[in-house]
Amino acid sequence: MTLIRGAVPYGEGDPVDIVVEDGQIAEIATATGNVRDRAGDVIDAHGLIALPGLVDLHTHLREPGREDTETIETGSAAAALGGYTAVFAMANTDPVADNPVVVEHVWRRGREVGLVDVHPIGAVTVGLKGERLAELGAMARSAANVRIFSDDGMCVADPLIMRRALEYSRGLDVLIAQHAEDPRLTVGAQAHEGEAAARLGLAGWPAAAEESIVARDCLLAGHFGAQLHVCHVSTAGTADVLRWAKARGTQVSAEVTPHHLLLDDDRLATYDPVNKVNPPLRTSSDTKALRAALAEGVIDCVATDHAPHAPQDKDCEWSAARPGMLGLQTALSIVIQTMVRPGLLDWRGVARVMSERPAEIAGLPDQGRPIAAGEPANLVLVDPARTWVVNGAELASLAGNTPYEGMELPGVVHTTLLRGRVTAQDGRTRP
Ligand SMILES: NC(=O)N[C@@H](CC(=O)O)C(=O)O
Ligand SMILES: [Zn+2]
Ligand SMILES: [Zn+2]
Repeated sequence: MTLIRGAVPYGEGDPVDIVVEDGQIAEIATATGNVRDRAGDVIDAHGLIALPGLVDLHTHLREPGREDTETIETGSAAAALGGYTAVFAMANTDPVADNPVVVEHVWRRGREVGLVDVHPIGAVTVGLKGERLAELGAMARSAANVRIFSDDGMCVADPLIMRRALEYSRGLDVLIAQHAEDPRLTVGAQAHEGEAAARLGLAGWPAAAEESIVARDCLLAGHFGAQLHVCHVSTAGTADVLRWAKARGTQVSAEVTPHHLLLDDDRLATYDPVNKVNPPLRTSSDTKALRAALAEGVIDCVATDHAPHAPQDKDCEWSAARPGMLGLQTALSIVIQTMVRPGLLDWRGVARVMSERPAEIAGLPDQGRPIAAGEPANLVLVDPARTWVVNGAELASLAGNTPYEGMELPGVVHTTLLRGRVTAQDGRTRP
């Protein structure tokens, strides 16, 4: 048994005692102190907010193939320390997760590590090449029980392939997640096509390359009766397209990354490739529009797009650097900074966009559940009063490419529990 004493669920109302037994919430006692200490752990949670464990629909764990930058073990540690109890691992590994063997490896390794539920995402097309559909059914039926398919890193650009993928997904009851980037509009692109890139002489990645694919895919999903998920929405225009599509009943969901909520292309001036990411950092009016769209529900959730890279692939000249940023350990703090502090979301809203909606979108029955008796004890305890300073070298990831280096951020993850077991506490994992 574990007793969580004095936490405030969703930051609302009076502190409660949460009794955890056999992986579940056994009891919630409203008058704290009434539950007697029994055998087991007691977590002093006075001053802490309890939220359902966070769920990340978009993580790059780099195993197999780039275990020098992240492994399922180190990525799971970063996730648990960041308050996550489930993550979805993207398919752009080497070999690509486009078959049952690779997705089953990721699934099994995640279980062995045991810090967070690791759900592999399968590739939509063989080798992420965009030419032939991968064996979606075989991956869905494998032990890994793949629920989400994505060619992330690459766009499923061919409209006929995308149509077929959506049609199959409907039959298999799985979700296609699109990295929306028209490749013909982003040949050689290095940064958001706008004033900052023009001044610095960086080839532009226009907003239209994202928005045109999102509009197309919303139409395909609508016409063929399928469900679509849009990865890392980065522009105000994409939010407008989503608002329109949702208003006409399209089954579309969307995510925004913490970095697109906080950072903009003012950052390019240093030419520091830590700021290089795909889709690129946009303008400050985009970040404003994305925050509003997330608050409004037009964008459903926050996903990290945690993308570790080795120093030799990142600490080099801008054009040679790989795009991507770490995100798992900083996501909650960035959401507090960009959404909670300005009053755009309350803690209930944080639970919605970082846990409940992602769990619903992915169809996870045991994550993103209410904090109530009889529910699985997947929880995160957050200290809203404390701040911390980001130090890339101290993060659990093998890579250190955080764009938040040296920044003081609000909100500290105190404890993460996965099915009642403490996976992270006071900045350390508990395997
Ligand atoms: N986001 C990125 O900039 N990079 C991702 C790929 C992706 O999410 O498109 C990666 O795998 O490194
Ligand atoms: Zn992507
Ligand atoms: Zn990604």
